[in-house]
Amino acid sequence: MNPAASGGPAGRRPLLAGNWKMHTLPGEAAELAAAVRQGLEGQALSAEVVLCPPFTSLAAAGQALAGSPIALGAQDLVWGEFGAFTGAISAPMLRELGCRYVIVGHSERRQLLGETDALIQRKLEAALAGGLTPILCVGEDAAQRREGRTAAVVLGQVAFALAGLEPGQAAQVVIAYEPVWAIGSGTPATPGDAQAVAAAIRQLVARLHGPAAAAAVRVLYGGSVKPDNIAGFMAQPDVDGALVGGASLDGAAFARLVREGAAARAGGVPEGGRP
Ligand SMILES: O=C[C@H](O)COP(=O)(O)O
Repeated sequence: MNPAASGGPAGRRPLLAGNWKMHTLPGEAAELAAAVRQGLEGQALSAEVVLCPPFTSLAAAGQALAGSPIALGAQDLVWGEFGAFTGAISAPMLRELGCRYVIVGHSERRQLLGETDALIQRKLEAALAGGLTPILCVGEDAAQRREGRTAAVVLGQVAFALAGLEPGQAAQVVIAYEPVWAIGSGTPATPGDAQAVAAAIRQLVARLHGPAAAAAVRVLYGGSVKPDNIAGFMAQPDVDGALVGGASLDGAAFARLVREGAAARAGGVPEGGRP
């Protein structure tokens, strides 16, 4: 890949993350991680690549990624370190397994498990305090979109989560705009719509935490991203990457998505040509 691609707009490094959701047993996770690794072997990765297996597969995936530039992320955490908190997993536990990232506030947890903005704010702050980079998920559902409330919903979620942070902390947060209606539906947002929301998020970060934080914060798009459509999103100036669900469960396809995405960001074709 073109080393010139290592910095996106304003020097932001693109980020392509795979959210495996509730998929893979440890053996399958090791195979999938190894397949992604193999698909990116020999490439100078201009984009940061993160794989987020379920908790029970983190160790196996981490072993398969050892020594590679591909990072490990978790799908959730709670605040605190150790203590009486049945079923919970904390930042130190994740760091010990090699995690550098953690997803916070995914819409499936908001909708299926009733996670609130207040809960998500606590998790976000716990991730930062615990040395993990949070990937904060926000997005409107189909009804909210129909009612013309996309900006209000998304910006409200971002504002709630970031309000209490210092500017330096806000700059570290990765924000994934994931319209709920686009997740797993095969119908992504258009790159233009993703850009409009990403730009509005960046403007909000500027209002809340100043221009330096806004220039640094990475905004991803998520929702039915595939190898064949990633380029359109990565070509948008305020979209710094993608959070990928279904297409991250095929190692070769996800590696191709990473190559296509990074190349689109750099304005060229993937190193090694198109498959
Ligand atoms: O976290 C990932 C998103 O929920 C997107 O999932 P998807 O790529 O299967 O639509």
